[in-house]
Amino acid sequence: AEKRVQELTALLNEYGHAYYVRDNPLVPDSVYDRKLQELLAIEAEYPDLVFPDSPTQRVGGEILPGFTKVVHEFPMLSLSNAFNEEDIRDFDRRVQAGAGKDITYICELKIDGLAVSLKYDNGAFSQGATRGDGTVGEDITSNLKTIHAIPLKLAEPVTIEVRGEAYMPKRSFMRLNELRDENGEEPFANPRNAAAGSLRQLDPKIAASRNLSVFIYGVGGDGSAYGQDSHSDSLDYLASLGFETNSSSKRCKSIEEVIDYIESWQQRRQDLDYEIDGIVIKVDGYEDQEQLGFTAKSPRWATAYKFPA
Ligand SMILES: COc1nc2nc(N)nc(N)c2nc1C
Repeated sequence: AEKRVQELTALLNEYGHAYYVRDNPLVPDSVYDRKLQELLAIEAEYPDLVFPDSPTQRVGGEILPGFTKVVHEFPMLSLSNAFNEEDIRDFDRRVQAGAGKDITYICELKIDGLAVSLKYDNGAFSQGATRGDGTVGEDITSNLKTIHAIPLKLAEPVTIEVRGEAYMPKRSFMRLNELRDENGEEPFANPRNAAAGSLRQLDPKIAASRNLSVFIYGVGGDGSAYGQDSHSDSLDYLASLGFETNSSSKRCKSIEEVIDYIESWQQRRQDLDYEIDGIVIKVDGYEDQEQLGFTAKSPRWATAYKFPA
């Protein structure tokens, strides 16, 4: 039975990733469902054959009585904002004053979703939480387990905490609101509210039905603790562990390049399958980040340019 469990787990994880994360099904739904039912039956008969990365966890477990609190070991900070080109140039001047002239920036799309923190112990997903007030969030592990873009087991058995943005793709948002309209329910105002509303449900089967996804954008705490010396290297490392990172992130050698990147995405963002509300600009090198440090609530080495509403 254990051999069959491992075969089914490998197959279903591969099918699930292709279908839910790459939007590129390898087999018809009926094949996926039949194999999932077979695995569920074996797990019901042999409970000690339920492993941390079993695809049956994507279905959603028991309804929770409430959410427990999680104190973030590394506070989930907020970003300072920039609203126009002058603000961006001011940011660049402050960065150069604090860390010198040869700075490399990295620009990332700012996903309009819900910030989450994910903990892994020896490679197994162990806890997921909302940002909350930055210090204390809510444990939404059972809801996050239903998100196929969140690996249940990493490619390496590392103990790590990562940060990212959970979101609802635009197509899923449209479909969900059509469904709610048919059922005479209030539509969600935007994908961000829909994602937040889905992850605040006590019944994980609801989150499982909402086709949520996630982009991971950093390591909690000291990013250099895993051997990288820049944020862009960390993103490559996180992708190698099995996390979904955003392919549009770009290193920029000057603030001019940053401004070009922002202008290009101002136009192109409606072509994306998810909503973004701005661009995050970060100093890439960890030594430069170290030199710049933090204010009480935000890194001095990052800022968020917000698109005009
Ligand atoms: C370094 O801190 C951060 N980095 C971020 N990066 C991206 N891409 N998106 C965010 N929302 C974000 N938020 C914070 C607090």
